[in-house]
Amino acid sequence: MTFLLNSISAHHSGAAKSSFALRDLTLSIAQGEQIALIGPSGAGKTSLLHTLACALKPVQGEMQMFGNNPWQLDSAERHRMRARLFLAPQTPPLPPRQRVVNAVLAGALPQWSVWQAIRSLIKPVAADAAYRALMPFNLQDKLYARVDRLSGGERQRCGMARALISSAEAFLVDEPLSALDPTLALQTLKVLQQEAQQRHATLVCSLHQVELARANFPRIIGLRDGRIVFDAASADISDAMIAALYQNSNDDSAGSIAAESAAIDPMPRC
Ligand SMILES: Nc1ncnc2c1ncn2[C@@H]1O[C@H](COP(=O)(O)OP(=O)(O)OP(=O)(O)O)[C@@H](O)[C@H]1O
Repeated sequence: MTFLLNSISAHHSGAAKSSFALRDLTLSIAQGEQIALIGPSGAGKTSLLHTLACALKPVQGEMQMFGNNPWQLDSAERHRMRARLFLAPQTPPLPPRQRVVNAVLAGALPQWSVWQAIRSLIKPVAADAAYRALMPFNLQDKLYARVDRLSGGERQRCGMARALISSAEAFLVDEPLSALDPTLALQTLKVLQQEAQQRHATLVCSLHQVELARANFPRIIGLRDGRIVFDAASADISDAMIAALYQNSNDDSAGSIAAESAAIDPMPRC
């Protein structure tokens, strides 16, 4: 089992104590599972990914990751646990003047000694590995390009190449396809999914492309207002469930708009 959450509630440090980003959330995720998180903006998808990445500490509930409660470990042990996880934030934290090669190699930092990391900044120690990680995303020609010369979509795929170079046992990926066209989005998702499958890593991925999630993930968790609305096999999720998930309480038509836009989603089902 990768993750076990039991009645977890969490709020962000800047938020009011009564304003929970996650409320009473219970779920278990087996090693190697591939799960899509969907739900409207502000539903708590990022907060859940950050909780799983030990970046957001729950204020209530129990959690176990790889058999341990990360918040009962000392900070060195928790650091080692974090090295088993790869969190890809919505906007990849790529320093603008950095070369792509160094940005990608940063994915391997948790495995490296401090000396190796410093040496790599002067002359990349594993440029060939960075090249190989960029290849599935067709970005190998950008190996020595500066990050701020990449397009938004290229930057996003460069962030995904980091995942490939890491030795993570779980990929926690926040809207990795938001800057990609439909064809590239599907290709990028496939690369991530194949990599996760090959190394039997867990993949939890938040997505706004609902039809892409339904077509490509065996299990979907629908979040809204910090709660799980459904957690089901994608085959068991109906259009009505999707419409209800995205229903805007200020506008009764919003649910049908969500259902209609799902129906005309140009993304091909696999
Ligand atoms: N750093 C923060 N400080 C305070 N509140 C926050 C912070 N980050 C998120 N929140 C709040 O937590 C709730 C959940 O936000 P979260 O980012 O997890 O949602 P999301 O489903 O990922 O949204 P989106 O699809 O728009 O990215 C929201 O009400 C949001 O305003």
